[in-house]
Amino acid sequence: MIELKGITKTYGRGAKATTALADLNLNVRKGEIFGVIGHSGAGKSTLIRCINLLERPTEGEVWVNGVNLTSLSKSELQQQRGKIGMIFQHFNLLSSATVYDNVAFPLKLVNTPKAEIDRKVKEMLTLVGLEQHSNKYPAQLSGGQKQRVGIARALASDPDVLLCDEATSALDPQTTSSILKLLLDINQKYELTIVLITHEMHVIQSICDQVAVIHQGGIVEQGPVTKVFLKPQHAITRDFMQQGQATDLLLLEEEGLGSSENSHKNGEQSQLVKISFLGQKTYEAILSRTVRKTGVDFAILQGTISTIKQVPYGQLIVRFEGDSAAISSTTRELVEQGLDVEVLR
Ligand SMILES: Nc1ncnc2c1ncn2[C@@H]1O[C@H](COP(=O)(O)OP(=O)(O)OP(=O)(O)O)[C@@H](O)[C@H]1O
Repeated sequence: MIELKGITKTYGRGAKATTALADLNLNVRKGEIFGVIGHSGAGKSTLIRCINLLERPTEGEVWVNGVNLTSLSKSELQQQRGKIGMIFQHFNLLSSATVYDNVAFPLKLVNTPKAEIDRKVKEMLTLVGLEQHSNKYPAQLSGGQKQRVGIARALASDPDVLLCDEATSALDPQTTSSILKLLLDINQKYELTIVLITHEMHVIQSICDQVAVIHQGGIVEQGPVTKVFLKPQHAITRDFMQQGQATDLLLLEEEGLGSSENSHKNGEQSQLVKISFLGQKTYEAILSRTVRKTGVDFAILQGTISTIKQVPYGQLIVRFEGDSAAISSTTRELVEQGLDVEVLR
């Protein structure tokens, strides 16, 4: 659906040149919500703006829906851009136009008949829940309502792709959730492909199917959110995973809680493990059934139960204590029952 092939983007020339993206490749499939996460300056905005050629890559090709955008003439590109909607962190609404006229704007640009504009604008305003506000001006709306206008405007021309440039970064947590829910509903209702960029892991966790982690202009890790979330491989990804978590392993170590030293009584061993549960298994008594059988004790040092795009998951950091053979059979049994077990120490 969207393919970025060997994209490099360099701003400026000579000594002042900055390479924002370096030989970057990315594949987004039709109908998925694809999130790109990265710290400030990593290249996220440049990446998303390359998808509709608001930024033209210095090298490489951008393919959307089987069309090589980088090879098109200006007018051909204009036509293809009509199929790519975009929403922005600061909404980018026309302040002197009403909600109705903001949504009608892209349709007027391509000379859509008046009756068709009226039908479409009303449909879009109903979709985003703003049908009662069509005569208001942006200054009379809350941030969340402004973003809803942005979404209605972006969808008015029936795009195949919606690009979201930090679309919830200026919103409070409650409004963020309602906008994310709206994006998920739209994705499911219209099978719309969505690419979003963010620096917040919870945005990825709430609605994305796939995630790519960008760092210094390159993708350092990507895959299904469940996989990347539960088993992050790269240090930058792990950094993001710790956003919002009260305790991490380093803290546990500092407090001596993860240490095995204090539990070597009577020749017993201890082992620190991270256990991940996904889906229905999150709610099953697998851990307690297993340790009852193997006779191993455990202490929970850290735990999370949450959802990744409506799929439940759990992750525990646990210290097992007992006979070393019994500990080994505990971890083996947990893996056999479909849990992911990573031995930390
Ligand atoms: N128009 C520009 N001219 C020169 N350098 C630029 C320009 N736009 C971006 N850059 C540089 O390119 C790099 C990537 O910037 P980009 O805005 O894509 O990152 P980002 O991940 O979106 O950051 P942020 O989250 O802070 O917006 C940075 O080093 C930035 O300074």
